[in-house]
Amino acid sequence: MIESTPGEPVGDRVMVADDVVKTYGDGDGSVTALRGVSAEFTRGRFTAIMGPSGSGKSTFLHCLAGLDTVTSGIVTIGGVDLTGLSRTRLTELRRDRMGFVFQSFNLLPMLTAEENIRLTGRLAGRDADGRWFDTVVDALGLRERLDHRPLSGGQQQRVAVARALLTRPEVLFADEPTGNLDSRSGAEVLGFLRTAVDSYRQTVIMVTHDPVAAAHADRVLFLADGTIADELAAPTVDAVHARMREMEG
Ligand SMILES: Nc1ncnc2c1ncn2[C@@H]1O[C@H](COP(=O)(O)OP(=O)(O)OP(=O)(O)O)[C@@H](O)[C@H]1O
Repeated sequence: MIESTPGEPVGDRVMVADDVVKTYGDGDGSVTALRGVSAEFTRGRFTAIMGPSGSGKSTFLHCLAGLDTVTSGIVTIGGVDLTGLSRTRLTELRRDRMGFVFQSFNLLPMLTAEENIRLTGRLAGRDADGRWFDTVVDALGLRERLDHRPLSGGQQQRVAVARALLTRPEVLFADEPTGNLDSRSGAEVLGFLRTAVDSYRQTVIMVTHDPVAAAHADRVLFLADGTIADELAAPTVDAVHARMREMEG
């Protein structure tokens, strides 16, 4: 279902981080947020990134998404190294190959739900084909809401997910996507991400504090003090809780 692009990755590896180090500032005041993090993300897999506050989760997500520069190491998407790109190329690459869903929705309130969903594609000069638009809108239950403007938090996040999926990104990044939602709306949004992975081989990388959210993923990477301390496949809520308790020691 996902368009192939020149420079496609070898095999199913969509995104690779190799020995990523990130240090903020220099001298006495410097903070090393990532101390050599390596990870691979394969097509059609849903990865959750967890860890204590300050362990480097957001920094890692931002380095993967090219929203932050790395101090050393390599990050590739579809075989293209992000770390050597100019700012313009990076912006294009993000627009063409990545989708984003954040805690704060990032919708434009003066636009209708449909206008918001179509916005990213239009900015990229690519309007989605009608069938894919219909598939995404129906999967997210937004058909009746396309002309609406004030939407509830759960509906806004569904619009944000639809907008991110509409461009068929190689990787969809989600940063605490359910952080501002009640548990029912949160479960719905996670269910849609899961469906996108299972039905359309969407690759999802999500930062979360919530073991219930993490249990929707195929695996959890646990960060501690800027390194990957552990990994859990086929996570359940109880297993994630147990692993977090062990890590907090
Ligand atoms: N822009 C920045 N400048 C300086 N230090 C930073 C910056 N961003 C993050 N840090 C530091 O890097 C470390 C990792 O932060 P990061 O936000 O990635 O952790 P996190 O695991 O996402 O935390 P939280 O769960 O609280 O969001 C922390 O010590 C933080 O203070």
